[in-house]
Amino acid sequence: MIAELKNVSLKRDGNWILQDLNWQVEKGQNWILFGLNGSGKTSLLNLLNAYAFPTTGTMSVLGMEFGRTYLAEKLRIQIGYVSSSLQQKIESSDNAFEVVLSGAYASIGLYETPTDEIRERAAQLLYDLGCFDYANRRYETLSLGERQRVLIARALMADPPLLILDEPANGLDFLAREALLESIERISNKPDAPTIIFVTHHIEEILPMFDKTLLLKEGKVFASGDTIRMISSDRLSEFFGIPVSVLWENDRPLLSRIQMASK
Ligand SMILES: Nc1ncnc2c1ncn2[C@@H]1O[C@H](COP(=O)(O)OP(=O)(O)OP(=O)(O)O)[C@@H](O)[C@H]1O
Repeated sequence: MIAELKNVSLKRDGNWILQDLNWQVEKGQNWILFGLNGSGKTSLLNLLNAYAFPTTGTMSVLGMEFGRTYLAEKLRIQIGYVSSSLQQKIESSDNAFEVVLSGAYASIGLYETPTDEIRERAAQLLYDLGCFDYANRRYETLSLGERQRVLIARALMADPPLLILDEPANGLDFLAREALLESIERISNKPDAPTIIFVTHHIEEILPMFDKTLLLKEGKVFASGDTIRMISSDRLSEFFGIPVSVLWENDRPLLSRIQMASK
């Protein structure tokens, strides 16, 4: 089991931000975490990363039960996490190769001399993520899409069993988004692939590899299960509260709003 949440709730400043969440993430599954702005996605990720603890309920991540042991540091080393806040913390004068290498030490800059084995792994990951051609370029000179792929390679350096991608395609144009998604698909096809949780509020980013989806609404699990059942016209019309249509084409969903006929 990768993660298990049982009746988990989270209270902040007197408000319930997450309520009664039940969620099981099993090894071999890849999940979409889908929710609108303010639905509690970031708060849920903070729980998974042990940056916050449930106010009520029980949870375990990678076999570590929250509350039993002080697990935060031990847990975070085993989770690859790519978010926009990480994006801002990277030393911009480091080149792409150095940024990836730093992932082996869970550090932001590079303070240790990497072994040949670590250098080889970094080079392989740059290749897998399609970043090899700009390995020597300074991070600050890379486009947003190139940066995201470098950060994913960095997150994979420690060989994490769980990779969390928090809205990785935000701000990317169509081609950059597709290049990023293709890289993610390539990682997932490897024999030692981590379980991936991909957070998004864009239906179009859902790749066939994401077999499971959790729909989060107003801090509660609206529904969760097989992606094909979650991302359907009926389910999403109910979720959004307006009539929408989902069209699956080439194993990818497209969302549009159904215009009501005017009288
Ligand atoms: N420390 C806090 N105190 C009070 N309210 C909070 C706190 N942190 C988050 N919230 C509220 O909880 C709700 C969920 O926030 P969260 O950031 O988890 O949502 P999100 O789904 O990640 O949103 P977005 O997609 O916009 O980033 C929001 O209404 C937010 O204002």
